[in-house]
Amino acid sequence: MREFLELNPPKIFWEKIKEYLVNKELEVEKLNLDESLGRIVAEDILSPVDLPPFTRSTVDGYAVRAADTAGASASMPSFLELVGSVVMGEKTELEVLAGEAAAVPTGGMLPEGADAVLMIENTEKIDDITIESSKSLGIGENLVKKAEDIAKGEILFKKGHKLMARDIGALAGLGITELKCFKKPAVSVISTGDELIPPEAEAEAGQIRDINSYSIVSYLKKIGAAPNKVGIIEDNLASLKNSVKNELNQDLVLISGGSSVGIKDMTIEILDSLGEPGVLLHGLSIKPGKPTILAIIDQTIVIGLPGHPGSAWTVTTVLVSEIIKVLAGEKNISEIGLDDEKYIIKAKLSRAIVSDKGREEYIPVKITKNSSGELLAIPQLGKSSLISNLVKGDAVLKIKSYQEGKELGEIVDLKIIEN
Ligand SMILES: Nc1nc2c(c(=O)[nH]1)N[C@H]1C(S)=C(S)[C@@H](COP(=O)(O)OP(=O)(O)OC[C@H]3O[C@@H](n4cnc5c(N)ncnc54)[C@H](O)[C@@H]3O)O[C@H]1N2
Ligand code: MOO
Repeated sequence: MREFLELNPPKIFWEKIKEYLVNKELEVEKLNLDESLGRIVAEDILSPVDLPPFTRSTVDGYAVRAADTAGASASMPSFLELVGSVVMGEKTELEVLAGEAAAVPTGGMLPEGADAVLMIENTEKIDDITIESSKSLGIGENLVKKAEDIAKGEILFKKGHKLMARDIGALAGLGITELKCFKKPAVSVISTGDELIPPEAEAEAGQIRDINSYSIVSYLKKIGAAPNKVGIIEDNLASLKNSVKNELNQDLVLISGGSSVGIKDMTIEILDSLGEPGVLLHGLSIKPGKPTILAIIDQTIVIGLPGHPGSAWTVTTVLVSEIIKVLAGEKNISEIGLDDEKYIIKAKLSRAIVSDKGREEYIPVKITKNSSGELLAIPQLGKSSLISNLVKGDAVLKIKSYQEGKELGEIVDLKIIEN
């Protein structure tokens, strides 16, 4: 029997999407620091100040000149004259000259003239104005120099950087409270299928609760998109056309289901009728994900996801995620579709896998440890219509289209999808 679809290699998908993305202008918005976790910066961020703004002690002790402690030990201490105390959080006017010391708390400002700090436990107080040092210090010991952390004018984050929790702390430390970030890509998710019901509904015979709207919308949120769950739309031309049309103000529209034989002609007809250039591709040589549709309607990308939950998930995590990263300003167009080495871990396969040549295959994999402490990859083999395989999998194994499978015990690269 003939294949009902022409299966295009993912390379063709990337070429077509890149042609569109290259002309896409990304919008920018100003955000408060508190709202910027996980957001992508839209310009290089340079430090406006030095951090720390003054040289400060990292211990409780005495600010000294290191040379005055040269050769000091418990049996041969050196003596220093106490000239005062640094007050925490205040500028000090003290100056430490040769043979002198000033008490300083952890984080306190180093007085002029001092170039090291003696820890309190390496000293003995002889009287009110004399201490002895039992330690020989090097210049710079127990202090952080002005601008040592981040210098004024230093590029802290490059355009396209995703802000992590630790980054928010660094920005706060520099007094940056507002920053320009790319707007989150707006993505609508439509589920089609007359058998579908919302999760809260009682299922009658033949009905299935909508999984894809929920798995996909949640994943989109996680990767930095602004998803809009449209819900379940009936499998008829007027409803679907109307529903897609309503979402054409979005950057991306995902339609789950109705991409295969059954009603595919209707989906294609709708997408071709709503604007130019319409459907660019139908059918991909990936497993699962064969009946994927790619369309551009004026300024909006529309992707038809196969209805099986495993297939919709694979197409979203493998292909859609890359588009989102470009639309979010996180990834350059030239890097789209290339494997990101940063999130790959290696593990030993617990069993052999056979794969069809000519289709890139994506298999969920559970990661555990074997008795020797090695990471073990347990493939969750099964049908793409099952959600449980995805639930059990921690990562995904990709089998390239020219490979016929993997061997038992082979060390494979795994990509962590959600962490
Ligand atoms: N004769 C052939 N039939 C099919 C082929 C084929 O090559 N020849 N390909 C199969 C493959 S592969 C896939 S994938 C599916 C794709 O079908 P559709 O994209 O048209 O999806 P539906 O038919 O609407 O649904 C498939 C399946 O998934 C369930 N589904 C759909 N949406 C959801 C949802 N939101 N939540 C949970 N489950 C959902 C739906 O009830 C169906 O059981 O076609 C094969 N057929
Ligand atoms: O391609 Mo279907 O998407 O294998 O399950």
